[in-house]
Amino acid sequence: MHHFSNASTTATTADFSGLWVPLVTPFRAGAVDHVALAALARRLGSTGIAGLVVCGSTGEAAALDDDEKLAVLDTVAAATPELPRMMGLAGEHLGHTLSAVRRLASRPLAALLVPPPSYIRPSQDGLHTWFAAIADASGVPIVVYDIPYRTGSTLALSTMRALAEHPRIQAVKDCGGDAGKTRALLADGRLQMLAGEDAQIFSLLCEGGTGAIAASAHLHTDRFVAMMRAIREERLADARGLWQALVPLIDAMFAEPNPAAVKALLAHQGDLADELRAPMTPASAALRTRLLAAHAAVLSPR
Ligand SMILES: O=C(O)C1=N[C@H](C(=O)O)C[C@H](O)C1
Repeated sequence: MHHFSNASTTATTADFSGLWVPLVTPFRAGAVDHVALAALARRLGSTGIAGLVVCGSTGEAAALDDDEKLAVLDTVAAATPELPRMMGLAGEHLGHTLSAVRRLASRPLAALLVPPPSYIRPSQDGLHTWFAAIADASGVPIVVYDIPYRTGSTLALSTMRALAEHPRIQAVKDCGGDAGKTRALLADGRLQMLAGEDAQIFSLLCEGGTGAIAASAHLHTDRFVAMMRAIREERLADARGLWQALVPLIDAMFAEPNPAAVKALLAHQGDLADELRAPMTPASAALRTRLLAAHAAVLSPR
């Protein structure tokens, strides 16, 4: 594994604390619905969130072509120019992925959200090379998207520690499923830890995590923001009350592949059409019933 001593790898440390919402990409009749996207970005932007993630897994980025991804980013930037944006950058071909980094250089971004390449399962050295090459090419910080159950690759703790030496690799969206690794990285302190599993937001923040990237926070966004603020201000009883009411909704949100549930609820409140791109499918009728009950229960708990 190489070490980063090169002058071209200097960078200032960004602050990723707070709630980031990974935007769904609305579709209508097969095309990106930019009107709904802009309205959704504006609504979320007024809730006290830290920023928006564009073209993450929730944004069905795998079903968008390169031009569509840039158009989605530009619509969000025009709708909420003051709000920080992180751009998802998934790929399997290093050359194409580096081209995408260069294409994005003209767009103001808070960070690139980068998972390991999917399907090919490289060695730890290979994973290190992947992130180092992207971080070297990028002008903005990198948030490592650690999600082995989607990518097929597990980033070892030693690899994460080596990546933390790169000045532009500054945070982790933690879906790693390894509490020991998470705690070791929290103790290490060089990488800001963001909860990437919505059900783990409360515990990660209490253990020293910085923030969260949470698809379920498309709904009841202000409650997520208030809960996270209460933890930060060490008002634990308040935080628990806000959190516990959200848990059944969060569980329902991931009962079928994301973002089906998010889109079903947003469609129910008129924000967008309930459309996903193949191979993703809309929520089942049974899940819709469960979602509506969980959504209503947050508003009027028993
Ligand atoms: O798009 C994201 O970023 C998120 N993706 C996760 C997933 O679908 O695996 C869920 C998380 O809430 C945000």
